[in-house]
Parts: sequence; C-alpha cells; structure tokens
Amino acid sequence: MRSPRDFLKPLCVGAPDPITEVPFPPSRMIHFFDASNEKMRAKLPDIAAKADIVLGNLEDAVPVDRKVAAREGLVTVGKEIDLGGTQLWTRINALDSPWCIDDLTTLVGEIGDKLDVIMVPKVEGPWDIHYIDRLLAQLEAKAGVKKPILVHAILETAQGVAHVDEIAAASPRMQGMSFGPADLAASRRMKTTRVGGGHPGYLSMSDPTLDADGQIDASVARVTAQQDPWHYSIARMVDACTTNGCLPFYGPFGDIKDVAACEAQFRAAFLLGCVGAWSLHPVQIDIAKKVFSPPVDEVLFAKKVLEAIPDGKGVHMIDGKMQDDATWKQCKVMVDLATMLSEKDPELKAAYGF
Ligand SMILES: CC(=O)SCCNC(=O)CCNC(=O)[C@H](O)C(C)(C)COP(=O)(O)OP(=O)(O)OC[C@H]1O[C@@H](n2cnc3c(N)ncnc32)[C@H](O)[C@@H]1OP(=O)(O)O
Ligand SMILES: CC(=O)C(=O)O
Ligand SMILES: [Mg+2]
Repeated sequence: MRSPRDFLKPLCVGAPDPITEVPFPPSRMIHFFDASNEKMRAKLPDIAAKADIVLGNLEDAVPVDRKVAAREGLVTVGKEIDLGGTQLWTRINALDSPWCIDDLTTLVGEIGDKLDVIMVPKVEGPWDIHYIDRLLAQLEAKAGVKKPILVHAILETAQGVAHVDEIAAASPRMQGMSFGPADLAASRRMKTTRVGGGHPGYLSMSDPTLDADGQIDASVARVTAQQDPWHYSIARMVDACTTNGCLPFYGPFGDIKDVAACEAQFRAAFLLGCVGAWSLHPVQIDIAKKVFSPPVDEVLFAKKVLEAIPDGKGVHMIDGKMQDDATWKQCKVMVDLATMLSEKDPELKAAYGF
C-alpha cells in the first residue's frame, strides 16, 4: 500500500496534482451514446442541453468493427462540439481487451483537457485502478493536461463486489462507481436475461392457509411480492463510495419501453443513496431527471425543519413528527441536493422556492 503521505502526490512528474475532494455537480443521468454513430453525434448538442453528463461509449454495445470509429468519433466530439456545462465522460474498453491501451493514449493525448471522467468496466480489485492511475498520470504529463482526469469503476463482477471497498479507496482519482446488473448477473451465474429490474421468479410468498385437518388449503390464493435481487450489492456500493468520498450511481435499465419499471428501479437506487443512473435512450433522461431530483414536498418539509431548528439540536415536533439532530441532518442532505440542482435548473428552483 502507498504511504498516506504520498497519496495526494502525482504519480508522474509533470502530471496534475490529484484532487482532494470529488466535485459534485448535477449528476442525475449519465447519457450513453455510440460515438461511431454519426446520427447520435449530431443529436449531442440537443441531448447535452437536457442531460447532466454525456458519455461516449467505446465498450460493450459497440461492435468490434466500429471500435476505432467510436474512439475517433469521440475525439471529434471533444474537439468540435460545444456541450455547454454538461460533463463529457467515456467508457473505455476493458483492461483485458486489445483496445484499452489505444483508447487511453488516444483520448488523453487528443482530448485529455475535455474529458471529465473515464469509466472503467469490469473492475475486479484495486490493482485495476492502480494500473489506470499510473498510466493516466504518465499520459496526462505527456499531453500537458492541467486537470486530473477522474476514474469511475463499473461494479459488474463478483470479484468487484467482493473488493468494492478497496476499489473505492484505491486512488484520489476515484470519482465514483456504477452498478452493472448485466455483466454482474453473468459473472455470478444468476439466471436472468434482463438488464436491471426485478424478476417475477424472485419473490417471497405468504404462509399457506390450513384447512380443519391442518392440511394446506391449495384453493386459497397466497400473496407474493417480487423482491429486489440487487439490493445487497447496490447498498454495498453506496457504503463503499460514501465512505471514500466518491459518488454511487445505478447503471442501465435495458427494457427501454417499460418506463414504469425503469422509474421504479431508479427510485429504489435514489432512496438507497445513489446520485444518478445511466440513460441508454433519450426517454430515460427525463425519467432520471424526475427521480434523482428530490421530490418538491420533501424538500419543502426539509426546508421547514432546517428553518425551525437553526442550530440543528434538541428534540422538536414539526407537523406531528419528531425531529432531532439526526433528522436535521437528513433534511440537510435533501436541501443541499435541491440547492445544488436549482443552480442549473430554474424550474426546480421555482418549485423548491429558492
Ligand atoms: C449493459 C450495458 O453495457 S448498457 C450500455 C451499452 N448500451 C448502450 O450504450 C445502448 C445505447 N442506446 C442505443 O444504442 C439505442 O437507444 C437502442 C439500440 C437501445 C435503441 O435504439 P433505437 O431502436 O434506434 O431506438 P428508437 O428508434 O426509439 O430511437 C429514436 C431516436 O433516438 C435516437 N437515439 C436512440 N438512443 C439514443 C442515444 N442513446 N443517444 C442519442 N440518440 C439516441 C435514435 O437514433 C433515433 O433517432 P431518429 O429518430 O433520428 O432516427
Ligand atoms: C453496466 C454494465 O455494463 C452491465 O450491466 O454489464
Ligand atoms: Mg457491462
């Protein structure tokens, strides 16, 4: 392990100083686009006006014969398209692929000063982050990049979940993590072909009704409820990220037409502590915006609590509910998020009454 005294020193002479605090601008959705697709690139200025983050995807979903075109398309985006204040990220190919090294050298060399975050797929442990960390420092120094490019890991293998705390703590570059239900399901041999969401087979069932002889009465229906197969791993990711000062995100929801289930999956992640989710299709941008902006009634209540308890101490009754030091902190989380989002979004600002 590196000495704590060296943790915040650059890993290459001439590389920018590592950051001490992860920036937290609006991050409600990471909108994926295929940079090899000219039509999608042309839509980017409009998409960027609605999305908090746009990400040029180079990995899965980009066919092998378009890997180079996707990389070059992203360089064009970085050089030619004005995204306003919207962040530009990329998902590079996996560390065990033959494209990863060229993804990094080309992107940092050509548009290193435009890229905010590099998403690294299939991270298995801190060693993967250490490799990227040193290489990025070398490439940044060579290209004269002034601001360190941050790193975001996808949690999508059983090994990754087992090492989630060490991954989150591996480098001051760690910006956050996204949850990857498709690869994770395959890695664990879970039996689902879905990308996120529940499954009708993963449920709990109420007890049977017994007849007068104490036998199960099969004629009486039993109540079932789907359970969340992702809860454990997402909660672990949230704890690992929060402990290490970086940001947890839910990943993709693959059933684009099922907007209700997408909203439910995003909301479960929001309630557990995630700051955003991926949007794979423009329709999911609006879902993420709705879900990851705190509800107006909760923000108004939270504001009321903060105003009523200026020092955040003691016990109080507000609207029939007990409030104390801990609930004050919960309200502060809600109001701080609403305040930050209001700076970008005048409609939210008006709704929250700021
Ligand atoms: C498990 C994982 O790794 S998830 C991450 C990897 N996957 C991805 O990145 C997928 C990204 N999304 C996509 O490729 C597409 O949205 C698909 C393939 C899922 C669906 O695409 P389509 O069938 O074309 O959807 P649809 O017909 O509704 O598209 C409507 C319009 O939106 C455009 N569009 C669709 N997705 C996007 C997008 N992500 N960004 C920008 N524009 C998009 C389409 O080009 C189309 O444009 P047009 O009306 O000018 O022709
Ligand atoms: C997010 C992702 O890459 C996955 O679910 O596999
Ligand atoms: Mg994946």
